[in-house]
This record gives sequence, structure tokens and C-alpha cells, in this order.
Amino acid sequence: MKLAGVEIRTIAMPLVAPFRTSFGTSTEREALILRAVTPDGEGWGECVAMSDPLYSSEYIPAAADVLRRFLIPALGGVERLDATAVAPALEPFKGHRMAKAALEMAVLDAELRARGVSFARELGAVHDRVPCGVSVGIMDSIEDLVEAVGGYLDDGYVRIKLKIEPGWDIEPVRAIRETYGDDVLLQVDANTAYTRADAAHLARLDPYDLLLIEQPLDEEDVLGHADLVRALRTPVCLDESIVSARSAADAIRLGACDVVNIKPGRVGGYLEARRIHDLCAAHGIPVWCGGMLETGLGRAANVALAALPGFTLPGDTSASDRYYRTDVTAPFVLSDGHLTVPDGPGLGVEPVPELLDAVTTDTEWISL
Ligand SMILES: O=C(O)CCC(=O)N[C@@H](C(=O)O)c1ccccc1
Repeated sequence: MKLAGVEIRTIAMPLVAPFRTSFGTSTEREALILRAVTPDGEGWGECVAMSDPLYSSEYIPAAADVLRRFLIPALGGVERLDATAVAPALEPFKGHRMAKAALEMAVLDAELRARGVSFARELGAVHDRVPCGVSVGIMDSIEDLVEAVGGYLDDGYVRIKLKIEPGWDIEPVRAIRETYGDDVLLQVDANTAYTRADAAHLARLDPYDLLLIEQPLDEEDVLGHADLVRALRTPVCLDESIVSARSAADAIRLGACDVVNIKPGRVGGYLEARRIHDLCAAHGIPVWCGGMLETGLGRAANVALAALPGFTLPGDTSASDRYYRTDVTAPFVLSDGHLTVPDGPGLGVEPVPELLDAVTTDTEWISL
């Protein structure tokens, strides 16, 4: 397959409600959408970098720049291009895993559409629907949180994830347990908001029978997480710390995680995500699919990934209407707490042109 060029499109999608985490509040989701064009057709990719370098070092203008100046031109020289050739061709360029992941996703989609193979089949999915969790942001009051969680439970979500930070952790968890009982699958996500000195404080979450506590410490503090694994009864899950199969292997060997949140964009793509799934399965480490407020494009690929056998915990694979009044694809709709895995060629979904145009703020074509 030869790449004729790639369209880089910037979109801005309003959120149905502000989404607050320990590193800030979002009211809209900017994203980069890539369209790879080959003689056989086209493929779509989504870059999950945020507007600002607050979740990780990547952010949208930087991702667009590295794609435009380095990553897309690097694929121009690849004669027999397929998805497995992308990472090796981009390897000389350091970092920018989310930008690389988007480009690999677009090439993989183009390749699979041409072959008539779905993402799910290519990645090794074993389910045709996946149970869905939902991520709930930090709120202005405990009452607001209790009401929001009640709405998601009414929607059918099978797992609740609460964003936490110092000052908003024990109380919210206690309120949800007291209101909705001990059977609700409940976990928390700190997004690196705590330090090693908070170990005793975080142990106060142990009585609430949480599925896990996600990324309590700095993404580079792997040894600190290993200490927490020993100090807490609550399983420790890593997110920001896991950027590759190598870093996952190191974290497992150091005893720094009981669970891994796999986000394809964070680790450089769906092929690396599958490697991490395989590695964790070999070590008996359960994984689940994280989310980055993806549009239906990234959501389709995530749902396919979440259908692999080692994804034994519900992921942040919510319905489109958790974040967006109108998605750029046909909406993903929750049914009995599950999303159906797309089974068409490639992603199995594609943007609705007028919906995509309505949220587009910039488009550029990089010819090869
Ligand atoms: O459901 C989703 O797509 C979002 C899930 C979620 O909470 N993502 C978090 C995270 O840290 O995992 C996030 C939010 C905003 C930006 C980056 C990451």
C-alpha cells in the first residue's frame, strides 16, 4: 500500500457538561482527526492529545506540527506500507506517542477496509459486545455527585469511576457507597494528584471495597506505586505510567501495579496496546480500556480492543452521549450496559461528512 497523503483536521466538540479532573476542567474536546488516503481507499485516525499538556506532555498544536513536519513525511518513503511498518518508520522520532498512534490508526483502518477485515478481528476480539463503565468528574457538591452517579446507574453503566484529588476522595466514595450500596462496581482515578506521603490517607479508601485506585502518584514514580501496592488493600492501577509494553513489563516486574488501564493513544497505537494486553495476560494482570473522550472513531477502535480476552474489567467505553450531544459518527448507544463491537471493515464506522464539517476548525492536506 502506498500513502498518497494525509488530511489533518482539527475539530472542537462541545461537552454536554463540564468535565473536571484533578488537572483541570474541560467544556469542549478539541481533537485531531487524520484521514489517510491510499490508492485502495482511505482510513481514519484520532489523536487523543488534549488542548493543553496537562494529562501528558502532548497537546494538539504540537501533535499537528510533528505529524506535518516529521511523521507523515517519514511514511512517504515506505514502499510497502501497512500498519506494522508505521512504528518502525516513526521510531527515530522521540516521543509523540499520541500523534504516532493516530497515524498508525489511520493506516491500519485504510489497510483493513481494503482487506475487508474489522479492527476487532485483526486485534483478536473474542466478544461481540463489551460491558461499559463511566467516568464521573469532580463536582461542586456531594449532592451533585450522588445525582450524577444515579443517572449513570439508571442509564445501565456497569461500573462507576470517580475522579478524586486531595479534599475530594473519602467523602465522595463514602456517599456513593452509602447511597447505592456495596454491589456497585466502583473505582477511583487520581490522575497523579497524590504523593508517597499520602499512603496512610489513601488507605482510608480500603474499607470501601473499590475495584482499584488509578494512578495515585506521579507518572514517573513507579517505585512509589510499588510501595502503595504493598501498603493498600485496594488494587493499584497504572494509567499515565504505562507508555509502552516495555514500561508495562518493568512496572509488573517491580510490583508497581495490580491492574493496567490500556489507552492506545498513550502507548503509541493499537498494535502496542495489543502487545501490552498480551504481556499483562501472561502475568495474570487484568486490563481495561481507558478513554480520552474520543469521538465515535476512536470509540469504535477502543470498543474493538476492549473485546480482547484479557480486558476483564469494564472500561471507560461510554456511549457517545456521555460527552457529546452529537457525535461525528453514528452514535454509540448503550444497550443493557454494553456497547456492540463494530464488525464492518476497518473501524466499522465513518464520519458523517456534514457532522464532521460542523465541528471542524481547521483542515490541512499533507501530500506525499
Ligand atoms: O470516558 C472517557 O473517555 C474519559 C475517561 C477518563 O476519565 N479519562 C481521563 C483519564 O485520566 O483516564 C482523562 C480525562 C480527560 C483528559 C485525559 C484523560
